[in-house]
Amino acid sequence: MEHELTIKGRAYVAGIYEHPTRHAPDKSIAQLHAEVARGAIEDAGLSKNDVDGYFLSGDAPGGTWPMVDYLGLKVRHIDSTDTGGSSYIIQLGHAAEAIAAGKCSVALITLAGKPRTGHSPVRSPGAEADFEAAYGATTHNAYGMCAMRHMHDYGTTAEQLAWIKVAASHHAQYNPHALLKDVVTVEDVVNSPMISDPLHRLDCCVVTDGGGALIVTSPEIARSLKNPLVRLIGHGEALKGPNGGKDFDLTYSAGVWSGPRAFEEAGVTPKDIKYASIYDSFTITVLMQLEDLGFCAKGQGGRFVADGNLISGVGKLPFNTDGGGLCSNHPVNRGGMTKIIEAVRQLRGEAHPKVQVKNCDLAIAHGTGGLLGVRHAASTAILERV
Ligand SMILES: CC(=O)CC(=O)SCCNC(=O)CCNC(=O)[C@H](O)C(C)(C)COP(=O)(O)OP(=O)(O)OC[C@H]1O[C@@H](n2cnc3c(N)ncnc32)[C@H](O)[C@@H]1OP(=O)(O)O
Repeated sequence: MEHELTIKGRAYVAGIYEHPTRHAPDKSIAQLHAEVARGAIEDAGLSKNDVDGYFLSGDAPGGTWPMVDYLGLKVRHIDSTDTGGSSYIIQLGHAAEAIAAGKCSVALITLAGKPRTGHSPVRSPGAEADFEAAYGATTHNAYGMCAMRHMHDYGTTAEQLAWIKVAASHHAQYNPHALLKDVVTVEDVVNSPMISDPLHRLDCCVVTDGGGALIVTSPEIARSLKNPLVRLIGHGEALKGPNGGKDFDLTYSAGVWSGPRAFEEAGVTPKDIKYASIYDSFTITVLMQLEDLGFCAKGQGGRFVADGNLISGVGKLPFNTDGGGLCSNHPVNRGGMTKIIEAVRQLRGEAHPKVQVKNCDLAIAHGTGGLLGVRHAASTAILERV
């Protein structure tokens, strides 16, 4: 595929910041946005006045313009794309495109939410939301259906899914900010209360307050700053819908399209990837996306994730070394932000020493938003240490 307007190497992630809080009853969502913005700008070694592009998903009071005012930014480009869990991986690509097209040169991207102590519903946005609200969170049910179908079609087991939480918990024990720090076993997962058959409580992500932010900038500006150089070399986004009722195959996600596009643009394959940040709203989310991205064949995800294959230093594909959404942090249903942050930490060599991948020069950050298998958007980013 020819990419006339490639973003390959045209944007660098120069600043990252993850809010340490998981419980912020006394802060507003706007305040959390401001705190993570300050953190990422400082990490980059820039000042607020350098920011000329602002990217935000649907998680701020009043939307993007009021946040521009609240943060005191003077920007010439904004983007408010909201696709749930994949929003911030899509935003990373959009920031790179805007920088490549000269629409801005220093993009600030912020995420903040308070689903734990405030009002940020844990369910997908969409036309059905008002009808579902009366029953509480229904997101779990859609993911449960995907897991059930995967088990039916491919023989995937609850124990195999559990290995994904086990791996995340191994990593979370080293993260001082993780909500859950206890290492769990396969038995712990499969014996935890059933939430949406076949998903147990421990197959689910945590509910936390918090946020994160990125500074994305041009190669020239990134090279003038102090941080190790990390650049975006491939990006893909794709949508999957029920297609007028004709496509209800729940066993694959739009990652089957976003992944190959990103790999092709980057000129690398799944075998080259040293570290993977994979969106982990539920264990089944990880398993299906690993298949869709080509880390293993469709239907083989259960075997691939078993026996610690996702644990750093143990298996072949270290994933979510911060503990991910399954154990550490899942502020609002837009966890793609923390996926990018941990991938950049790995590429900079700044992950916790117990989970840092040796010679980590190529990483993937991938997410889906909406209802996995049903109606959702996927996005894939391939990042490289220069
Ligand atoms: C929509 C998109 O675009 C994509 C998405 O992001 S979809 C994902 C959106 N997010 C979610 O759906 C959130 C999923 N998680 C949950 O809803 C809840 O955590 C849950 C239903 C799994 C558990 O809630 P609960 O049963 O009310 O548990 P709660 O009363 O809070 O805690 C009870 C115990 O379980 C533990 N616990 C809670 N959630 C846990 C989890 N996810 N994993 C492990 N342990 C958990 C608590 O620490 C607590 O332990 P102790 O008794 O030792 O203190």
